[in-house]
Amino acid sequence: MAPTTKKFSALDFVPTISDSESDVPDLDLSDNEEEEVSEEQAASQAKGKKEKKKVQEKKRAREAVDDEDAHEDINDDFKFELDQDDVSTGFQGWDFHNGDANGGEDGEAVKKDVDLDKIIRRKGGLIKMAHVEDSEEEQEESKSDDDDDELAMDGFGMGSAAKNDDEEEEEESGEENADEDVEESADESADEEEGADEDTPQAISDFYAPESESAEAKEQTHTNFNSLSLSRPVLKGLSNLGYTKPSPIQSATIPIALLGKDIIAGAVTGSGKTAAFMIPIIERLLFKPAKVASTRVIVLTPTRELAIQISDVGKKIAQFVPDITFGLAVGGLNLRQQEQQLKLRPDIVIATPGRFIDHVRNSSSFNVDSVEILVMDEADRMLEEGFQDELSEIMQLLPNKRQNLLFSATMNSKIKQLVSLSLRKPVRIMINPPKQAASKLVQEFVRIRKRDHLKPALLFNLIRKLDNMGQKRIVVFVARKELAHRLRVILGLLGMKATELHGSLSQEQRLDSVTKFKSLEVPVLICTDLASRGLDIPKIEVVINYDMPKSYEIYLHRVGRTARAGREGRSISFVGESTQERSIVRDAIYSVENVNKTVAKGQRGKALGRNVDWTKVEDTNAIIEKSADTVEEILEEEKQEKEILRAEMQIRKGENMLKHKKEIQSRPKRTWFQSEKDKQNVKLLGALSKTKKESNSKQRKRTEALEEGGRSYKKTQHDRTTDQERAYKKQRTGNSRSAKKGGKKGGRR
Ligand SMILES: Nc1ncnc2c1ncn2[C@@H]1O[C@H](COP(=O)(O)OP(=O)(O)OP(=O)(O)O)[C@@H](O)[C@H]1O
Repeated sequence: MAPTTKKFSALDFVPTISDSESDVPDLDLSDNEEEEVSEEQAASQAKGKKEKKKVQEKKRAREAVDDEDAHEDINDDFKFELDQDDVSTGFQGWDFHNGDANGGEDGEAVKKDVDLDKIIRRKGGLIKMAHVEDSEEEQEESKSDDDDDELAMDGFGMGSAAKNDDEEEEEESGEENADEDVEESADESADEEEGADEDTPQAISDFYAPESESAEAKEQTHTNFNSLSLSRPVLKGLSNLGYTKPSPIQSATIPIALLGKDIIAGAVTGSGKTAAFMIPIIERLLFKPAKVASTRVIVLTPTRELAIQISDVGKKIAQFVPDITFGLAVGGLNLRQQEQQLKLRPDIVIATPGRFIDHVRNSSSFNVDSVEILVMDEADRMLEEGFQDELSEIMQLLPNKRQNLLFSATMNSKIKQLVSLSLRKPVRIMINPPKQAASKLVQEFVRIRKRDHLKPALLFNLIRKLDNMGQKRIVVFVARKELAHRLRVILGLLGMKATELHGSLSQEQRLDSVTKFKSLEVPVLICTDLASRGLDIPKIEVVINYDMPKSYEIYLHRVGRTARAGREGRSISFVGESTQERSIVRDAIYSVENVNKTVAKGQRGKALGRNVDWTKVEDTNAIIEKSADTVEEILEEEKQEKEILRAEMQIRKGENMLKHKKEIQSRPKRTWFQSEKDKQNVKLLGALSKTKKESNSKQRKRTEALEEGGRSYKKTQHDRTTDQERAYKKQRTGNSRSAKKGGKKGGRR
């Protein structure tokens, strides 16, 4: 029987304090048991009372256990201060209510998180925008780029023509970005060793499908989706989304993917890669319906936000296809709810690697034996960013016979990295020169020179100038999460609303930031590179690189958040004097010049040097400097409030542990692939394997499993058979129950 198609939205998975009891997944007690209890109650009053008490105890224990699990989803290590205090800010509150939507055990409200804006307001911020000369701002809309100078090929006289003088310059300014504590720096060293590590022609021809297939794919031009021979419901879904014409990457990849071939595809950001894999997947599921509910497609993606986004796009394309189901397996969202959902074996599961492994290992009824297609979105990032261990584990868990689709904006992974994915002669489809920004992007650069201390003031003045009314979405990229937080406070004190997005926020906080930003409730989003890839927030007008990224590739990902899908957009980068930063400017200018040679006038991008009135920036800086103490006070108050919340949480946790100790301890321990212990084991074993030959991956995992307390690292054939039997029985019980209730659903598709 097909699982019920339930339309989940991203927020369905966010653990909220108002989750009603009935929403709490049944952990220890099956529905059957509860029914039996009430029958016995009718038969014997005395026994009934006892059972009722037992049920209540179990329920209470279950709530406590859920609270434990909810806590697993919370980032406890969120620190803005670089001191030793282990202050949690990811704390979302413990769900100890007894049916009361917002109350604690005694009905009092459980405070979820510290309200930073409230503290800022208490200190006089977020009320009135700090005064800066307004005359120019008013003209800004009409005069657009008048402030800027067209940049010559050598940037700010940075000498792009003489690329070789880099080394000399490096000696002069090499210290400048040496010690930046950059969070989530994407492919930092991707290009460092190019050349030395280049794939040979022989390796390429051995690994990939013949070049003729790639060329043929790229020649495909489709003026509408009809010529791709798609089914009616899919066409209807696409037209509902407003997609009339396939983008080049869609034209090139959809026909090949429909043939069942493996693909490695690359195309610039915002070019429609998500639909390029979602369309053929949905077509395939539609035309080869499964007889029993089973998960047939896994989409792996590096971040939770991307997973949610992909799921939303997929659901929209499939909205007229009967019975296609989607599931999410991502970190940070409620584990139990995901487990319940995965039990139904959704056709398409979109997952982040760590949580995916966790579910396969620990959710007895989630099974991946029927997976036919594996998609890796942002594949190069996953291959480079420490996901290797997870990926090789996943490759072992998935059936060998499957179609593999790898997509990325900058697909520069080397064959030796790809080999582990057991691809079958993939067709390589690279659309557009990989190193160029969207054509309608205006890229502006501000040379900072020795004015680093003025950057917060410059940021404020720029945003005011670009968007006095708070009607444009502006994304600001910074190097460190602490800085994102501090800037939010500084802008808040100047009266400007901003929000943050980075790895230290809990999933709920991240979603909250994105939602507020999308709705323009808060028009400024300050983030780290966590958000530089893939996030498709419609209508981001401006991207500001407050700190330059470490490479041109990351720069492209960041500025790719604007000027998406043929729209216009602007990026403004604060450029320091380091060789690295200057070379990014050069690459950008060079690319604009090259692209402009090939595109029509109206489509051309620009690279401009932005003129700044530094006197006004100095004025704003004077205001910021005056409020320096207030910034510290706000951060301190926030820290203290967090400590109080944390202490309250510990007390509640302790009370519950005491009350329900037995039940909690009797639960089997979950295994987590990404636990620190795991990572240490992997490292340790890696080191061992260098000296000893014995450590193949199976032995490693066995050792890992032993250290985890004897729990198996991977399901054995016996486990799988038992799981299948259990799921089958459960399904039958479900079938007969729903049939009894007259709710039986018809056959699949
Ligand atoms: N055929 C199409 N017609 C019109 N709009 C489209 C089409 N395909 C995709 N889009 C829109 O283009 C935008 C970018 O698509 P998408 O996010 O899939 O790009 P991407 O290539 O995956 O970008 P990134 O590399 O940043 O992840 C989305 O808003 C999407 O709705």
